Amino acid sequence: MKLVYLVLDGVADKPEDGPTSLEVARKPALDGVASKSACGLVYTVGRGVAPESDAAVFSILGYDPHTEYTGRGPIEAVGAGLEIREGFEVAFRANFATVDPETRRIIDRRCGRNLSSEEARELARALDGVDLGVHDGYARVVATVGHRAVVVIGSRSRRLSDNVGNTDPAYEKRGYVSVAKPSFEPFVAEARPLDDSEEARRTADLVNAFTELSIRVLRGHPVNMARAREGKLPANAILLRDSGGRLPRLQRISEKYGLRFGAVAEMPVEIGIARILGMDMASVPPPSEDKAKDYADRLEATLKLLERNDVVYVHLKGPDEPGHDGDLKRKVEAIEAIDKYYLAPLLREIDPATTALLVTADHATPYTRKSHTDDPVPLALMAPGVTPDGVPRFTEKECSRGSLGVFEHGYEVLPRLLERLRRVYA
Ligand SMILES: O=C(O)[C@H](O)COP(=O)(O)O
Repeated sequence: MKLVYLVLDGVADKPEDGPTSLEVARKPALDGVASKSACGLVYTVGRGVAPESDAAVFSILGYDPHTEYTGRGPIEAVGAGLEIREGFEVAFRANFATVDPETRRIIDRRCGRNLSSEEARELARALDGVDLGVHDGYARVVATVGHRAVVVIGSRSRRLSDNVGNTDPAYEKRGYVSVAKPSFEPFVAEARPLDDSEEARRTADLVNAFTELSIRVLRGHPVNMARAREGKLPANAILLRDSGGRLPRLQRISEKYGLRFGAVAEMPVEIGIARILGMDMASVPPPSEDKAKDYADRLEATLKLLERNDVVYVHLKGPDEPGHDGDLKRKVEAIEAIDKYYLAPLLREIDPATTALLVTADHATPYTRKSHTDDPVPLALMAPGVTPDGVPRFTEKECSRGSLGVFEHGYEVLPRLLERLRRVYA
């Protein structure tokens, strides 16, 4: 048996808000798959949780993030090739952002979404290795894709704790599974210790020292001077979220299912997940403006991985960003590009008699809400021996009528469907 597990990042919307991107998009390949599939809906982490991609992806791969998880920070760190010194370092997911340096009001959490990875790398260099002036502390700063970065807060001699709150007000740290807030006060938050320990207090001090220092250093940086001349927002602050002090100790995915797993990963968080789960990973360059080339690369990587693996997990970032930006037109275009340049050619290449296809999302990013929500996402399984439900289109509403019903948790999906496929292929 072979399976391509295609995940469209944030593709789902909120049907009660009006037409969804999946309803508006012209996507013959995706709709064709739905019409030949058993369909359903999934709450990827659970009802009431508007998850970030990290916890959601672990969940839809079969790992309950509420049982063994250590937060997004360490995942992003491993995705960026960083190791954490357990007990003395805490990793965070970071955003270069635009703030008013006096009031700390956040003008844009992603500095206009036009910070290039090269610009971000230069800015990160100005802060990487910086001494924080208290608790023998320092920061390591590594830029990843666009405005995204990893910050590791460390102390040379004192123990730290990852039980500290975010400085990014858009997300709330709830244990290690962070949730997107539906609305928030747009000010850089002060990091707070989340327990009474000396370690947590010390770590919060270091995080707050880093916030101060980064605003001071980035303010007059030549990259920001050049951006100002081009009429762009400065990247003059770094927002931190999702602290974690070690990697989660998880069973490798091949052992969990007795199958070989490959992954096509574009972004550091998915690269990190693929590494932690021991997947055979093809890391492709981050998304660019050239969708035809991007998806041809991803297709080639998928087909190569399929030759030597049983399951290939393919995570495509496309629809998520326009969802965050509240841009229906671009979200629709992102779906249409995946349909045309990735899915249609994939369907021409794979043999439906031997290769199944499972399509879903890691979470909803409704363009009407500009953030992740807890809405369930559609799911379609096309495989020999699986009777199609006759669902005409891959949309939230149509898939809700499917025979797979509603999965209350993403981590139920793979065990159940792989078992079903095993019976078919036995
Ligand atoms: O694009 C990303 O990295 C995340 O999915 C969303 O994070 P953001 O809210 O910081 O953009």
